[in-house]
Amino acid sequence: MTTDEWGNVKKRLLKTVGQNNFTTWIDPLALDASEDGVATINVPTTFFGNYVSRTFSDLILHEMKAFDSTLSRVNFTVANRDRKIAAARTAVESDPVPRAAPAPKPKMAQASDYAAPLERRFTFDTFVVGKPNELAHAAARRVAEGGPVTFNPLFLYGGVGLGKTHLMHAIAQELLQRRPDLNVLYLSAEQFMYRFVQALRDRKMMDFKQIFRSVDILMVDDVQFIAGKDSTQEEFFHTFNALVDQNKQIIISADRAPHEIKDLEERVKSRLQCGLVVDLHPTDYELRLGILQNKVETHRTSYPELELDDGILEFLAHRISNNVRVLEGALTRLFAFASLVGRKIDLDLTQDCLADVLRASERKITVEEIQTKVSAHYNIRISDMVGPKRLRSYARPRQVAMYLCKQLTSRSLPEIGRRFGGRDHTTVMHGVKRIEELRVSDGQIAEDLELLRRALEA
Ligand SMILES: Nc1ncnc2c1ncn2[C@@H]1O[C@H](COP(=O)(O)OP(=O)(O)OP(=O)(O)O)[C@@H](O)[C@H]1O
Repeated sequence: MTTDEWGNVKKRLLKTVGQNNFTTWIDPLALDASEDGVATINVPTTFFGNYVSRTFSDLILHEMKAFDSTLSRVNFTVANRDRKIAAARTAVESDPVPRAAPAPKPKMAQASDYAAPLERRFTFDTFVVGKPNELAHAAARRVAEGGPVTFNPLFLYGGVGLGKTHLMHAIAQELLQRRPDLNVLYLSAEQFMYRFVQALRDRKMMDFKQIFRSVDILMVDDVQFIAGKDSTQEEFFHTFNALVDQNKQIIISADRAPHEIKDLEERVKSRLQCGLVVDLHPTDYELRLGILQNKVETHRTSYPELELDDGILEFLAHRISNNVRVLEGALTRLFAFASLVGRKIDLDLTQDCLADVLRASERKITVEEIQTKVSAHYNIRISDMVGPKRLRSYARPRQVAMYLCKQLTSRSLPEIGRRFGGRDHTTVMHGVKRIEELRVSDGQIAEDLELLRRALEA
C-alpha cells in the first residue's frame, strides 16, 4: 500500500469515526509496512495500540481492503525509535565521503529544565497529620518510599490551601533523598501547558515528548487547569498513557475529584481515576491547633522576646476556619505586629491585628444560638441566664455563654454585655477571664466548653 493510499484510508476513517476519535486515535497511526497480507501500523505506546486494536482494527482493515484486497490482518506495534536512530547513525558512520566537523549540537532540553523548583520547607517533617488528611498523608508516604508502583496515578484533591502542594513537594524531596538518580519531574498543569505550547511554536514536539516520556516520576499539580484546553488535554493524555505503560509513577493534584472537573474529557477523567484517589478534607479544630503549635515554634525563634498568652492559639484555631495558608498568614502577621508595637500577644492585640481575617472567616454563630445551646446544656431558662439573678447555677452558665460569644462571634464586649441583660463590658470581661482560668483548672468546665463548641460548630 502506498503512502497516498494510506492517506486516503485515513480520510475515509475520519468520516466513519468522527473528528474527535480521529484526532486522538487515528491520526497518530503511521503505516510501517504492508506485505504478505499483513499491514503493520506504528502506534506511539502499547496502551494506545491495545486500545486502537480493540476498538478500531476491524474498521481499519475494512477501509484498507478497499485499496488492497490481499490484506487479511493488521498489526499494531510501538515504533522502535532507538532502532531507527541507530540505523541512521550507522549510515552516517559508514559514509565514505570525508565530512567537515559536525556543527555543535543545539543543547537538548532536559527534564530538569521543565521542573518547577521545590519548596524546601514542604517536607513530611513539617506536615502536621490529623484526621482530615491522614489518608492522603499515608498514600503520599507510600509513594515516597519509591517501592513498586501499586497505584497509578496517585490523585490528591482538596480545597484551597489544604496541603496538596506541600504533600507533592514532600514526596518529590523524599524520593530524591532516597534515590538521587531518579528523574523526578514536578510541575504545575499550567507549566505543562506552557511548555507544550512553546514546543509547538518552536517545532520541538519530539523533544517535548521525549522529555516527558523519559521521566521516572511525573508530578502535575492543579490539573484542573487543563480543563477546557483541548490540545493540552490531548497531549497530557498521551504522556500519561506512555508513562503508565512503562510503569512509571504519576502523581496528580487537583482542587476537586476527577469526575467533578468540568470540561475535562471523559477519557482523561477515567484515566485519572484508575489509581488511588484520596482527598484532603477541610481542616478540623484539632488539626488547625496542631499546625499552629508547630508553626509557632518557628516564630518563637525569630521573636524570642515576645510573650504569647495561653489560649491564643486555641482562639485562632476556633475562629479561623479557612485554609491553612490563611492560618499561617494570620500567625505571621500577629508576631510581626506584636514585635513592632512591642506588646505581648494577648486576646485584645490578636483581635485588633486580625480583625479583617476574623471577620472574613466568621462562622456566623449568633449570640442567640449560644444562649440557647448553653441554657439547654445547663438546663436553665434563657430568661434566667440573661436576667439579674446571681445564683451560681445561673451565673456560671452565663459566664460560659459570654466566653463562647467572645470566642465564636466577632461581637465586642459592650455588645455582648447588652445581649446579656444590659450588663457592663467589665462584667463580661470578668466572666470571660474567669472561664479562661477554669478551663485550665476545672476538667468539668473544659469538657462542657468542648461539647458546646462542637455542638455550635456542627
Ligand atoms: N497539614 C499541614 N501541616 C503543615 N502545613 C500545612 C498543612 N497543610 C497545609 N499546610 C501549609 O499551608 C500552606 C498551603 O498549602 P498548599 O500550598 O500545599 O495548599 P494547596 O492545597 O496546594 O492549595 P492550592 O489549592 O491553593 O494550590 C503551605 O504553606 C503549607 O505548608
